[in-house]
Parts: sequence; structure tokens; C-alpha cells
Amino acid sequence: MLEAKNLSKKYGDKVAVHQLNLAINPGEIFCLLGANGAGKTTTINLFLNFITPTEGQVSIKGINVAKQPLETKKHLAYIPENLMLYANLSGLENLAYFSGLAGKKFSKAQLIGFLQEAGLQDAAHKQRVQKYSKGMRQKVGIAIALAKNAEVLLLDEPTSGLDPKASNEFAKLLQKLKEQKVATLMATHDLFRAKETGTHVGIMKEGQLVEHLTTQEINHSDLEKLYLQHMN
Ligand SMILES: Nc1ncnc2c1ncn2[C@@H]1O[C@H](COP(=O)(O)OP(=O)(O)OP(=O)(O)O)[C@@H](O)[C@H]1O
Repeated sequence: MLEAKNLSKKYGDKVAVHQLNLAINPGEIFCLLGANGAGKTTTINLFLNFITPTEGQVSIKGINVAKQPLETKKHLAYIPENLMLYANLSGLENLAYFSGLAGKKFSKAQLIGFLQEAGLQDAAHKQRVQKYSKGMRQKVGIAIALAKNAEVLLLDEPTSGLDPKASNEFAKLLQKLKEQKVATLMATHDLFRAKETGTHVGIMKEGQLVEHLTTQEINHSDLEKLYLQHMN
């Protein structure tokens, strides 16, 4: 569903991503760990076609992202650390707008259904997003993914700054999307969530994927040890 082949990105002499090979299948949640500056956001931005590779390629559903960016964007939803929503519009209006941009038209009842599925409390649907907590904004992001029927989810530190309850709710939503066979790539600093929520973890260091494991084959404490080893 998501694939990077010999993917490299340089900024002048600075190597941000180096010879990355990665494949994420439907129903997998791949958590990308790594220190600040390791190359996680660059990898996600390459999948989004925000930037173009220096070498290699990324594809979504077998379609080359750099060659057919509009086609690949149809299949994905993206939730960054701070989701850009229109502050003066309600959650419901934002959802109608962003799903409309993706070419989808829904009745009000259907839109409310997506917000409910994403766990946004009914009382908030018609409130301005300005008043939302970060967790509520992230739920609108999930509702947009549901409305788009996105098969691919790209997440860049989506739970950073969320309190444990909101972070737990977000993790449950990811599990739900996993059951619907969504393929997820998530950059995160949260080792605990990566192990709990992910099906796979990768550790990036200086642009390279230095570890790639399933979460079943490692326990929390060994994952932490491995991570810290790569920080030295
Ligand atoms: N536009 C840019 N111009 C120059 N260098 C860049 C640019 N974007 C990223 N870099 C560099 O590329 C490297 C990888 O950055 P990236 O943002 O992908 O790391 P990250 O793993 O997401 O870090 P963080 O955990 O802090 O978000 C860093 O050394 C960064 O300084």
C-alpha cells in the first residue's frame, strides 16, 4: 500500500533520508521512531509529495507519488501534529469542506455519523473549532479520513501534547482503522504508544532505517534499550 524504494533526500550536502526501503501493507501500523532530525518528517513529506526525492521513489497503491500526486492523494489522509482546520468553522463544517475538497458529497446525517465514529462528542459538532482541544481537532482529522475512505494514513507526531486519555482514545481510533485495513505510517517519539498501537516499529538514525521489527517480537523495555543504543 505504501512503499519507499532506495529513497534518498538531500538538502545541499545535508542527507535527510538515505537509501530508505520500506513497505507497509493494509492493516499495518508502522511507527517510525528516531531522535530529532533523524528524517521522520522528511520521509512523511516525501509520501505527501510536499518534497521530491533526490533518488529513489515512493509509491502509494503502486502509484508513483512524484509522477501522479493527485491520484495518490485521493487515497490518503494526513494528520500532522497540529491539524490545519478553519477556526471559525465548526467541526461539522470543516468536515463538509475537507471531504468536499476530496470530491465527496455527504448529507448532514452522514457527516455527523463520521464525527461520531471518530469519537467527537455530539455537543461539539456545531461548535467553532477555535474552542476545541487538540484531541478534539485530531478526531476531526480522523473523521476526514473516514469520510474520504482513505486507505492510507500518514501521521506526524499526532499525539504529541495530548493528555494520556486523549492519546489513548486516538490509539483506539487507529486500531479501528487498522481493522478496516488502512495502512498507517506514523512518526512518533512515544515508544510506549508505538509498541502498544503499532504492528511494526522502525528506528531512524541520520536518515537511515537502522532497525525494523514487528511489535510482537520485542517487549517495551527491550525496545527502549534498542532505541537508546541508537541515540549514542
Ligand atoms: N527544508 C530543509 N532544508 C534543510 N534541511 C532540512 C530541511 N528539512 C529538514 N532538514 C534537515 O533534514 C534532517 C531531517 O529532518 P526531519 O525534520 O525529517 O527530522 P525528524 O526525524 O522529523 O525530526 P523531529 O523529531 O525533530 O521532527 C534534519 O537534519 C533537518 O535539519
